[in-house]
Amino acid sequence: MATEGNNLSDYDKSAIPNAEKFRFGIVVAEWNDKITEGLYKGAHEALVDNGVEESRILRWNVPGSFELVYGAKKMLESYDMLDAVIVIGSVIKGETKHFDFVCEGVTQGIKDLNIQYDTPVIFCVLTDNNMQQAIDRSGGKHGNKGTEAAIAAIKMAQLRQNAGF
Ligand SMILES: Nc1c(NC[C@H](O)[C@H](O)[C@H](O)CO)[nH]c(=O)[nH]c1=O
Ligand SMILES: CC(=O)[C@@H](O)COP(=O)(O)O
Repeated sequence: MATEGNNLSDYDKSAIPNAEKFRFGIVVAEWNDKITEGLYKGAHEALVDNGVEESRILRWNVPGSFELVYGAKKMLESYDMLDAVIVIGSVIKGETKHFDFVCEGVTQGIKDLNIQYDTPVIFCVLTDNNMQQAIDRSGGKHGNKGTEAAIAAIKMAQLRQNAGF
């Protein structure tokens, strides 16, 4: 099922665990910052809407999406009380194959962190063919993937707690 026809910002608040007890980290890539700031806004607003206080949200910036892996790794090593980490990036296809390598690197790296660490790392990295697609998914006509990522982070934090971390 594609994003087309679905709104990334839609969620049923009654079906979301209360998140006030959780602590979240968010690592934000500075590349395409118009997009990544929109994604961060969506994620931050969704966390607060579900009971998370500002003081329980930690934000770090990294230069680009490829650095999200290292940034999330160092955040997990530095703060062992985080219940979930969200990584936010926007990769937009250019003239060369660099897009493919950045996307593959960050995808595999975040997957690896989810295996290596006990804290879930949520993948909020847009991989778009053009800027319009990125705009549409960071608060535009398709909603905000940052909102979707925040809801996933809350649900995974609750799953981790239920599993007895
Ligand atoms: N082209 C995009 C990049 N490229 C930069 C890399 O992410 C990385 O910072 C660089 O290769 C140095 O290691 N990053 C994005 O996030 N989005 C892009 O569209
Ligand atoms: C994802 C990228 O690194 C890409 O935007 C860089 O553009 P180009 O492939 O034209 O160098």
